[in-house]
Amino acid sequence: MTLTLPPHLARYVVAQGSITLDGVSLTVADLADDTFAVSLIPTTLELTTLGRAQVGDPVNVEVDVLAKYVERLVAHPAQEARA
Ligand SMILES: Cc1nc2c(=O)[nH]c(=O)nc-2n(C[C@H](O)[C@H](O)[C@H](O)CO)c1C
Repeated sequence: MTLTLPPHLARYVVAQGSITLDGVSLTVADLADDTFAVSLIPTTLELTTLGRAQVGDPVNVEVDVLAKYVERLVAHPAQEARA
């Protein structure tokens, strides 16, 4: 399944990283400039709404929280703890 990658989320998505679509935890199988792909196994197709998704349907995308932790750590390097 190939989806459009929202530009504001692009920096959080990496090949073989984690992504959640409509609440389903998945692995990014392929990544291009403005698209990404996931491979859906039969169990996922059977047990989740992704098995009934049609071309053009909107999908809720949640990026890996680890990517956001890294972004925050880089933006705010170690500081002394304040009481
Ligand atoms: C990490 C992960 N990656 C994938 C994937 O890339 N493709 C896929 O079809 N299923 C994956 N799964 C398992 C799904 O999260 C799981 O099948 C559904 O949540 C249903 O339980 C998981 C857990």
